[in-house]
Amino acid sequence: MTTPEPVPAAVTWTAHGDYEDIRYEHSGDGIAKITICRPEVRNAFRPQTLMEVSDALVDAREDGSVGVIVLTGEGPDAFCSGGDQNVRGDTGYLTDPGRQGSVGRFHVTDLQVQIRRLPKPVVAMVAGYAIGGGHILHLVCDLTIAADNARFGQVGPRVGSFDGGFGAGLLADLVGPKKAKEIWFLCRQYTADEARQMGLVNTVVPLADLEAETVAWCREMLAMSPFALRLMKASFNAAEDGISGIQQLAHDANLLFYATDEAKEGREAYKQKRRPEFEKFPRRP
Ligand SMILES: CC(C)(COP(=O)(O)OP(=O)(O)OC[C@H]1O[C@@H](n2cnc3c(N)ncnc32)[C@H](O)[C@@H]1OP(=O)(O)O)[C@@H](O)C(=O)NCCC(=O)NCCSC(=O)CCC(=O)c1ccccc1C(=O)O
Repeated sequence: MTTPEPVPAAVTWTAHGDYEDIRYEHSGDGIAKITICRPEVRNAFRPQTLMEVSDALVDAREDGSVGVIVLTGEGPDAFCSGGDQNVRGDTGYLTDPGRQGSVGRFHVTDLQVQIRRLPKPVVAMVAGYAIGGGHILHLVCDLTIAADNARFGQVGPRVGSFDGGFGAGLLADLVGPKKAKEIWFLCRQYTADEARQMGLVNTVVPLADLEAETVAWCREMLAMSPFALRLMKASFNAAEDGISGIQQLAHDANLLFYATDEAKEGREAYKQKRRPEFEKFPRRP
């Protein structure tokens, strides 16, 4: 077996869409990159940020030229510091904090599921802090490439919040229940190397090499069968997401079944108003 040739990692990103809180770009060779651009608050997300990330993810999903998506934060100081505490109301995060009676919610709930449901690999590219809800965002990504200045941790119990969903279950799967409880109960910060040792990140590289390394990993995945990657992602999720994970995997199987002569016979017989001739297909042992 031959090892793959090292690929040049230089990318000229092309801007897509028109957003306020994020930058959405394409590499031209199959990578879409979404950057949270609120460095003045360590890339904390407000509802608008999450709605824009969600919109870009829909575009990247629908665009057949995109095979892998990178989620990152602007600048070297932070991937994301979680929910923007300036727009945190008593009812959740507010889209219009100035408006009397504005009712909030957790927009991040659907975004976490959207990242896991997206049938293409999503890679977190982490420089600086991945804290609170920002830490959960990297957790729900399929892979994490970290810079050597990255810092990971939860802060919920310190600031009156918690994530008992993926923030508990997925974290415990990755690092073990005792370590996951330590992370939540003590709210410490962990270095990139500590995070790698506990299985939270895939690799750690010097900050200057972060994007090149991430692009190299993406290009390795782009050389693989997209449907095999899709099925593997769905298979990992099926174990964790119960019936909704099985639903994704089953519907992916149905996508493949649609291309068979057996399924096509059912469709054509219906359209031709005749009895389907399924007897010509084997009853597989
Ligand atoms: C991230 C820090 C550790 C970085 O520290 P440092 O480098 O020293 O920078 P600072 O001087 O502290 O910060 C610079 C500047 O940014 C402001 N800022 C930083 N983080 C936030 C934030 N999250 N919201 C608002 N503003 C922020 C900071 O105030 C400074 O502003 P100045 O005007 O210059 O003073 C450190 O900054 C830090 O600890 N930040 C707070 C982290 C935090 O509390 N995050 C929120 C946790 S709760 C959460 O994320 C909930 C998310 C959610 O929606 C949710 C809901 C329901 C279920 C699950 C979730 C979920 O977890 O996703």
